[in-house]
Amino acid sequence: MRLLHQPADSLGHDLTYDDVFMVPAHSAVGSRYDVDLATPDDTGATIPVVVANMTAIAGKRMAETVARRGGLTVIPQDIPIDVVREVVSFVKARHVVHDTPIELAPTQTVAEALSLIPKRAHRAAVVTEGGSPVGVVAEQDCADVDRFAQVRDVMTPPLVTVAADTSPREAFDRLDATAHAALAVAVDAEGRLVGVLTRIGALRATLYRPAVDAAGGLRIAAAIGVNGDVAAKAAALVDAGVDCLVIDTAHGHQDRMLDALRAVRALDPGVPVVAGNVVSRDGTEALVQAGADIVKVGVGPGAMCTTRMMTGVGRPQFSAVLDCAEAARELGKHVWADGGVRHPRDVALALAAGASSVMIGSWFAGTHESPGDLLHDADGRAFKRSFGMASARAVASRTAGESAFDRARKGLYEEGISSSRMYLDPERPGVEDLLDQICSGVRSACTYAGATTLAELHERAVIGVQSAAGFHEGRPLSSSW
Ligand SMILES: NC(=O)C1=CN([C@@H]2O[C@H](COP(=O)(O)OP(=O)(O)OC[C@H]3O[C@@H](n4cnc5c(N)ncnc54)[C@H](OP(=O)(O)O)[C@@H]3O)[C@@H](O)[C@H]2O)C=CC1
Ligand SMILES: Nc1nc2c(ncn2[C@@H]2O[C@H](COP(=O)(O)O)[C@@H](O)[C@H]2O)c(=O)[nH]1
Ligand SMILES: [K+]
Repeated sequence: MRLLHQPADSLGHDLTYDDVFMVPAHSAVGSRYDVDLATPDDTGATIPVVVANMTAIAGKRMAETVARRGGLTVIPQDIPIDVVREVVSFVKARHVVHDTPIELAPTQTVAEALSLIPKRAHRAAVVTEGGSPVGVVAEQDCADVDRFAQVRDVMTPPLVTVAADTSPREAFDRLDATAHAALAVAVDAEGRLVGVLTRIGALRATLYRPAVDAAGGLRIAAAIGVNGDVAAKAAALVDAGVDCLVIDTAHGHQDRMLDALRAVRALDPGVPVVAGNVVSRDGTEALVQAGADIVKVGVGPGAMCTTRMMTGVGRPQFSAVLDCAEAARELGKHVWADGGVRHPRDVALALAAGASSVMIGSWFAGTHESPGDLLHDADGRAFKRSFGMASARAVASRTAGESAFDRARKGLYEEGISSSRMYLDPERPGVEDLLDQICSGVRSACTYAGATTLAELHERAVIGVQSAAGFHEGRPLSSSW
């Protein structure tokens, strides 16, 4: 990466995503589909997106959906190991093409259907009998119906049924040719339900490559903190089948982290080890020397994060990523840019700065796939509740097993928001809609830079510094001046 007018260290101040822009360069890349978005960091991800280890965001549904499109989800450190074990087996048992539907028995009620359907962006459930699909219930089928009616009375027969190995292109064409068919129901040779595919799901299956392990199961990561028996927790996670370990604490450049990292490295875990968070070259080098394959970069940019307001500590994220990525690269390692991402452009700029992947939390909270229940405000707008991992709410739950005195002591150090409303974008209510937007933006950014890979994007990117007016100029206008 090169700065347009000056060397990076002559700027005199640090920059964040809004401060910078990328200059288009001569390109020999004929199509945005010629760009390969696979990360170079050995995590097996085929798109540079990682879902942050936040309880309000990263659960099993998020993990399967994002891995099916090539990204990675990090299960938070606060989840008990037996639950993580279940989540990992669930995700690894998912179909890599077909989505996991809500399954209902014919005698379940409309009320149950309506409470479960919002868990799916495709807004429908499949009714099965003895494992075989007998109907589909969409939300509109439940309008003006008694809440205690049974779903067999409101369901419609599946309009498109396909064999599980039908090509996504064929499923797309069959859906396209069938009026009112919202989804194709996929069945195995015995006619049992395997999964569902919407029109857009079939299209996506042709564009993305799932992130899969050697056995063909979807990949998943999990986090641990720096307290307690870190090596034992890491060993238990590896034994549970996680594909990547994340050691995560607010201040990663501290002895407790370095000890934790050395202990995990000594296990020879056989999966990439990520550690953070830091924002300096020194911090990056220390973590790499202690055994990190990937360093997580970002202090204070997170949407739920109050660290900078509480402490004055942090660093504008673009400069933090640029500096740490360079330090990691010199040692043959990588960084993830963690936090502060609100637009596809931020992802493109983090990758241009040298990150191998970008970690996103709050932006994904407002989707059907985040674990929280779908709520509506007084105007009927759908939202989910989110909270930071250092918020009073998260600290109270993390320390539930400790003495009242210790809990009270820890409760004083609040560095995150306990309750925030994250609204669903009516145009893009599912995390896959956001992934489409991000991947389209990054593919396009690569062709503007003349790059076919993320490594080339970093090599070729020319970055300029802009004024607030420059950033403002780039925003679209939703109504007239
Ligand atoms: N990226 C970011 O900007 C930030 C992210 N977070 C996220 O919040 C979650 C919880 O992290 P964390 O608060 O580290 O909790 P942890 O449960 O990981 O504990 C952190 C440990 O480090 C010690 N410590 C020393 N200095 C600090 C410090 N300045 N801040 C925090 N702990 C410190 C704490 O001891 P003692 O309590 O006795 O001081 C504690 O033992 C993580 O997911 C983390 O990523 C939190 C803040 C910033
Ligand atoms: N200081 C705090 N940082 C937090 C907290 N919870 C999460 N985080 C960090 O934010 C990113 C995600 O950023 P986002 O802008 O995409 O939401 C996450 O990975 C953590 O590093 C918190 O309570 N305090
Ligand atoms: K912030």
